[in-house]
Amino acid sequence: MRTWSFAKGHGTENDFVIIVDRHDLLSPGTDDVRYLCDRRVGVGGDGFLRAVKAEHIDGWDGDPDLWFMDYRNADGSLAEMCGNGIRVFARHLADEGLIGAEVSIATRAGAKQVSVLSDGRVRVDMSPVRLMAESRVTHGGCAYDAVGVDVGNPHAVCGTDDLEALDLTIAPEFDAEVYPAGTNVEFVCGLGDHHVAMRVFERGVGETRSCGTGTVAAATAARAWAGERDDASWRVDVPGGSLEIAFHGDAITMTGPAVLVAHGEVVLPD
Ligand SMILES: N[C@H](CCC[C@H](N)C(=O)O)C(=O)O
Repeated sequence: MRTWSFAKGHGTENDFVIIVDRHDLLSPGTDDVRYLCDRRVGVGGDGFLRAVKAEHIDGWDGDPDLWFMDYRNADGSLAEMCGNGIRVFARHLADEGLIGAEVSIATRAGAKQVSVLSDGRVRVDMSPVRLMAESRVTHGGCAYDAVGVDVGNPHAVCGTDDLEALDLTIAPEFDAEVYPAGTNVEFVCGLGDHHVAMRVFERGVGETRSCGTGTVAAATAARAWAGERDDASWRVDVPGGSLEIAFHGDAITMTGPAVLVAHGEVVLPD
């Protein structure tokens, strides 16, 4: 058996198991991640965040002394970036005295500038974000025109006027030619001036209460649908809360809560 120290946290109720593995000694496998994220036999979470020094990450060619966010979905699959996760990741490292309030965090989508704010929120520069090909998504007998948004990880954003009617226990179907590695699918409806609501079916997880990269994708799509290019701040409501997405020139920041709820020891089967 192996015993690992962990923390548990969430950002707008998108929750994570966090392990600090500074010297890359733990080597969690897919089965380990699935076990840790299992809400009955393990700790429980939508995803797994491992903090390891970037020098240990093959292919990282940036500053080797940065903390690297090794993110895995609950099914054990890798993802390039996690918006709610990086806020919780930074909050935990700051609480542990391992980083300061302004820090660059390495991810599979590059280094991200993160500010741990004194009011408990965390701000992340999520750039670069780019529009991808449009495609069709089908779900519940309906077909949607989806805007593709690359936030480091892929998103297909669909417009709808009835979020509550969606049964997201059923996976939406997307165009595998546009998304050969799968995609997160967001359903977005307008609520007012620079204000949208969103539900999401996440790649590697299923429906979650929130998706940080998804809120960036949703605001980016809503801005494109509105034909806007000016700087502006958008509010994106998700079932687990709200996030602020601000467009300022080429920079796109996401600001929102990061809550640590538990620390402990977890025993993993061999
Ligand atoms: N499921 C996503 C990764 C987690 C994204 C989400 N939890 C976030 O906060 O951005 C993917 O496979 O691309």
